[in-house]
Amino acid sequence: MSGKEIAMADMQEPHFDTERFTRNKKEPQKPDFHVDANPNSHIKHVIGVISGKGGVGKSFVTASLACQMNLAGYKVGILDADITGPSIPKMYGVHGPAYADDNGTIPVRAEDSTKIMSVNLLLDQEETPVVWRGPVIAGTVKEFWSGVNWGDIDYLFVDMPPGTGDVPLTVFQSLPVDGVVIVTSPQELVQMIVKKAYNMANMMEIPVLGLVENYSYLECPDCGRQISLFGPSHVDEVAEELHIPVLGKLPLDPDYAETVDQGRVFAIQNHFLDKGVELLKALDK
Ligand SMILES: Nc1ncnc2c1ncn2[C@@H]1O[C@H](COP(=O)(O)OP(=O)(O)OP(=O)(O)O)[C@@H](O)[C@H]1O
Repeated sequence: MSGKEIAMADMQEPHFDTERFTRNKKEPQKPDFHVDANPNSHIKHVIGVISGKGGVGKSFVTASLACQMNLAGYKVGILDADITGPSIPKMYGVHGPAYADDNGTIPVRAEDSTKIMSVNLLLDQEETPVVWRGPVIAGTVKEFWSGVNWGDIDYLFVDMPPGTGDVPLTVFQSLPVDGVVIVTSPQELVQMIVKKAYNMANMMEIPVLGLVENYSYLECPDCGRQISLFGPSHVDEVAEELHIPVLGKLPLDPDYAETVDQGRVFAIQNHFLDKGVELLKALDK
C-alpha cells in the first residue's frame, strides 16, 4: 500500500494499520542518550502530545485522551513536561506536594486514579513561576522519567510544551516514545505549524499517530448549527498531505471549560476522540 492509500484507508474507519507506526523504527530503538526509567516503573506505551504553537488546547486534549483510555480500563499516567506552563494538575484538581520514598518520587493520583507528575506538584506554592534555564528544565523532564516510580502503566501521556524547542527534543531523545499526537486548531497558519511539528517528529524518527483538531466549531445551543469560529478547517487537507489520520475534531464547548475549571476533567466523556482511542488501543495488541 502506498502512503496515500494508507491515509485513505485510515479515514474509512475502523481499520488501523498499527504496523506502520513501528515498521520505520530503526534498530536499536534506544538511542545512546536514552535515559533509563525508574526501575520500579513498568510502562507499556509512551505517547507524546505536541503542538507547533501554544493556545490550541493541547493540555486539554492530552487529559481527554488519558481520561478516555482510563475509562476504557487502561492504567494511565500523565507526565507534565510543560515545565513552565503546567496545567494538568489543575485540570484534574490535584495538589502537591508529591512525596518520595526509597523507590523514587510517587506520582499524585487523581480521583479517577490517573497518576500525575508535574512541576506544580513539587513547588511550595503553585503560583511560583518556574524561571529556569533550558538545561535545568530538560533535566527535570528526565527526572520525571527516571526518578518517578510510575509503577504499572499501560499508557503514559507526555504533555509537551508548545513548539519545537528544547523539551520536545529532550523527550524524543531520552524517552522511548511510541508515537506522537499533534494537536492543532483550524486557522490557516496552523498548516505550516503542524508541518513543523510533524517534521520534527520525523527527524527524530518518532511515528506521528495522527492529528487532533481542537476548537473545530461551536455548536449553536438554539439551532444546533455549527459555527466555524476560527474559519474553515484545514485539518483534513494537512492530514492527507502528510498521510496521517485525523484522530478527532473537538468542538469549543463551554461545558468542557467549566468542568475543567472545577478540576474535574475526568468527568467529561469525550466521544469526539473515539478514533484516537481506537488507534491507541490497537497499539496494545
Ligand atoms: N474544546 C474546548 N472547549 C472548551 N474549552 C476548552 C477546549 N479546549 C481547551 N479548553 C479550555 O481552554 C483552557 C486552556 O486549555 P489548555 O491549557 O489545554 O490549552 P492552552 O492554554 O492553549 O495551552 P497548550 O495548548 O499550550 O496546552 C482550559 O481551561 C481548557 O479547559
